[in-house]
Amino acid sequence: MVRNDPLLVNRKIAVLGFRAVGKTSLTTNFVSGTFASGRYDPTIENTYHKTIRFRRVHFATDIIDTAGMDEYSRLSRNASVGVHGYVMVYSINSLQSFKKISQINTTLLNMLGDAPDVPRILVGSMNDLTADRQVTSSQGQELADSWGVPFIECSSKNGDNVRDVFHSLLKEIEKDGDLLGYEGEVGGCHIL
Ligand SMILES: Nc1nc2c(ncn2[C@@H]2O[C@H](COP(=O)(O)OP(=O)(O)OP(=O)(O)O)[C@@H](O)[C@H]2O)c(=O)[nH]1
Repeated sequence: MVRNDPLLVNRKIAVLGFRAVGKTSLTTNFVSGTFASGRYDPTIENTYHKTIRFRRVHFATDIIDTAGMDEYSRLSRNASVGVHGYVMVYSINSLQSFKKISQINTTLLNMLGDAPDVPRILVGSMNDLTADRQVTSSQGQELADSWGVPFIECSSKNGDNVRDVFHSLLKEIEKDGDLLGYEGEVGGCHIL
């Protein structure tokens, strides 16, 4: 008999980056499709939930939206224990945030005991602000290549590539397993 029950898998993702790079906006746009224009409340830490379906596999995902970091910050226990993958965010209109994400990546890898294979994605946020751009796409791509991770530019304001950020990270998380191998490509995924 062929079973058609969905396979439920829990995954935990943390969103890291310097202050005000759009971590909360990216997370809430993905989870609820909203964008609070002009509002900026520094985050302490929040957890969001979203189920993402790749055919028969349902990923019940916890997304930890962390406080803005610099190279001296420590990750909270919740943002470091049991995390399957990290969204590493800078904003394309802030060279400072781009430099900080490199340092935050080093801090993260040191904290995890030099685990260069921890699943990550590098994200250049706010790509609707092209007139204020301070970091080129090539610079972002080069940094991601040096880490060996995917790179995406997105905008939480207009929704560009927001889903792709989380789908690509899930794909990274699963790339050495066989969950998605027989379930198909990221293109076949649905948000519940
Ligand atoms: N134009 C534009 N503005 C954005 C975008 N994403 C976020 N913002 C704005 O940038 C500011 C900071 O966004 P947040 O999402 O609060 O940034 P954060 O990284 O969570 O901030 P911290 O919690 O302090 O680290 C807010 O005023 C947002 O409205 C975007 O894609 N485009």
